[in-house]
Amino acid sequence: MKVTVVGAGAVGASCAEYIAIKNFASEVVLLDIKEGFAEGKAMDLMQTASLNGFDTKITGVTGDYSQTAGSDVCVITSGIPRKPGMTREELIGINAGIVKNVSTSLLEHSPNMILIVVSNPMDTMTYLAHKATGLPKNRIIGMGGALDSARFKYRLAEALGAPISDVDGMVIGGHSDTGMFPLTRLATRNSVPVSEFLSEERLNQVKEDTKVGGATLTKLLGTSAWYAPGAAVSGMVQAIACDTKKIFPCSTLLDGEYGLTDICLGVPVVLGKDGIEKIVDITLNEEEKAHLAASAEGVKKTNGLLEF
Ligand SMILES: NC(=O)C1=CN([C@@H]2O[C@H](COP(=O)(O)OP(=O)(O)OC[C@H]3O[C@@H](n4cnc5c(N)ncnc54)[C@H](O)[C@@H]3O)[C@@H](O)[C@H]2O)C=CC1
Ligand SMILES: O=C([O-])CC(=O)C(=O)O
Repeated sequence: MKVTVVGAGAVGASCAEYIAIKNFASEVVLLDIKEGFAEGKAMDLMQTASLNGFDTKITGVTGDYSQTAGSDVCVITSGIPRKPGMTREELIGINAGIVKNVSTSLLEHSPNMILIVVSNPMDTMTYLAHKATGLPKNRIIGMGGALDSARFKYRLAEALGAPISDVDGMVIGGHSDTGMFPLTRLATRNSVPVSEFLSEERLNQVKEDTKVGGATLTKLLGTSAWYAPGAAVSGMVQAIACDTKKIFPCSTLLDGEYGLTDICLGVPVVLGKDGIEKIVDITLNEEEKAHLAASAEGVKKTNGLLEF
């Protein structure tokens, strides 16, 4: 399994690190436009191999897509991150051009790739990658829901006073401060609905804290997060590499599922060797349907800013 990660910045390097530590890929290529940067990150990471016990070979290249040839999975993390006070949507002006060029360059050398889009605004960048590459919809996957769900579980565990491993929950909808929708109704602590333990008010607080998870970290760090984003991507790449058929909420091109078409939005999907092997169309209540529809409206508005 050969994996290419474009963008050797905070998120890209974290992706490469977690993929290597999990030891399921033979090769990871890091590519960046900043001269020598990816080479440096790759060398630093390779010098952790004997310490962390992995055999994955990590190489770094500056802009040379021929080195990415034959990749099974490619991840796009190139682009600018937001600063405190900004929304993800404000990044579209710079990131759209980068994602368009990077996705077509990757396709030229890896025609069979499964593409994971991370750059923000992620749902719109995933839609753009579809338009730019024409790849079948199972082979373009946006990463957002896996991260948002991890943050939801963190907040749930905090509220419950429980270990995170005892908690399950999922976030669907657009990967934005207002668009994402933590499914509190379906969240559980060891199979017991969390509403058995938490008041409606506390659950609403969990939901709100989850939605601003990225903004909270951006305010603390001065730039956006990277550890949990990198871990979320590595989990998705592992599900594809190892054909696990695990369910992750991912941004995917919808064609009637959830009553939506011509939009990439976060919904549960089964990930395996073919990428998105199934979109899981779960039954939502009226309130949840209304949230998802509003979230879709927001993403469509951002998609309207794209130039093809
Ligand atoms: N979908 C998600 O859940 C998340 C998305 N993000 C997004 O990921 C992106 C990257 O974030 P960070 O790694 O923190 O930023 P960063 O600034 O640390 O790294 C970005 C890297 O991309 C490189 N780059 C820029 N243009 C390029 C090009 N055309 N080709 C190759 N490399 C290029 C830069 O040189 C830089 O090294 C941002 O857009 C951020 O908003 C970040 C966290 C989570
Ligand atoms: O908050 C950001 O801008 C980066 C991101 O998407 C996240 O960490 O969820």
